[in-house]
Amino acid sequence: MMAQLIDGKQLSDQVLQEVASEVELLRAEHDIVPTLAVVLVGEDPASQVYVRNKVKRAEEAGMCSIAHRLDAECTQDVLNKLIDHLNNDPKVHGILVQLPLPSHLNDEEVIASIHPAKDVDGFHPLNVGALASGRPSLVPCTPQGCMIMLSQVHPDLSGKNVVVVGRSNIVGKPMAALLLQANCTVTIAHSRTQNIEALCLNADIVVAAVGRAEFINADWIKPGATVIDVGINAIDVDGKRKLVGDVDFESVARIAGAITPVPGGVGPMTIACLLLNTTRAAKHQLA
Ligand SMILES: Nc1nc(=O)c2c([nH]1)NC[C@@H]1CN(c3ccc(C(=O)N[C@@H](CCC(=O)O)C(=O)O)cc3)C=[N+]21
Ligand SMILES: [Mg+2]
Repeated sequence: MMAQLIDGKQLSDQVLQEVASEVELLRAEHDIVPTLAVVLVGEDPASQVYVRNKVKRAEEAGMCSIAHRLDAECTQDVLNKLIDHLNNDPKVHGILVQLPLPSHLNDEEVIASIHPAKDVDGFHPLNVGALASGRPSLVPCTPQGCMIMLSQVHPDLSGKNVVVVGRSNIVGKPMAALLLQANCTVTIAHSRTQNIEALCLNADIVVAAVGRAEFINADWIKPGATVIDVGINAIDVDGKRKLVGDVDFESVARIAGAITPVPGGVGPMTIACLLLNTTRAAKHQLA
């Protein structure tokens, strides 16, 4: 028996269709086009792919996406001025600063300088606090996409034992907050966790967000469990670049009840949720 595949490409198409009809409404009734500003500092090739995909999907949904490219050596002051300008531009509804920034720039300071109402990543302290205290507003895109994927398999998540592997601010922590909000029993596991394998083996759902290629294998997974793979790792196979997740798909798909693939899983859902957030932000900014 092979696990059910949770198809992120197909599901993201569905989400984007809903986004497209919201966009059409905003255009017809309010004469606005939801607009996302993406700020890219430097030339990271993985980021370029992400930016290209975002622009393409935004166009498909009838939205506007504008990339602002700064060179890798730009000063904090130059970046602050750009964000200031975007914060005050009424035509811009969402701002995303691609992370991580070059090491001489301060990620935290930059995130805090984005207007919370335009913070479509949901990383601003105000939006983080809102989620943590159970009043989610703009919610981080990757965890939001994971929740949509989970709802396909588990219409009711109440009481499920979930292990989130990874404690980053962009995935692990907000993921745990959303699962708690959905009445799951949540464990966050990380590099210092003891008996991590046994913990996962007890879980109805495992969310893998550690950034280590094929880290989680079939020995960690309870038969029939749902596995969400957030990892996108480029590895070298016979001299060719290949994308793999944090989960050893090959072995885990034989044990799990449902699993997300890489590529074509969480990645496309992240982009769909980014455009969903941008459209929501535009709606909230209506005068
Ligand atoms: N402020 C900020 N917000 C982010 O959300 C953010 C970021 N910075 N920095 C970089 C990471 C990475 N990330 C991806 C999202 C989708 C795919 C994606 O769609 N991947 C495709 C494959 C892409 C390929 O072929 O290389 C897939 O998984 O099927 C990848 C990577 C968002 N990030
Ligand atoms: Mg970690």
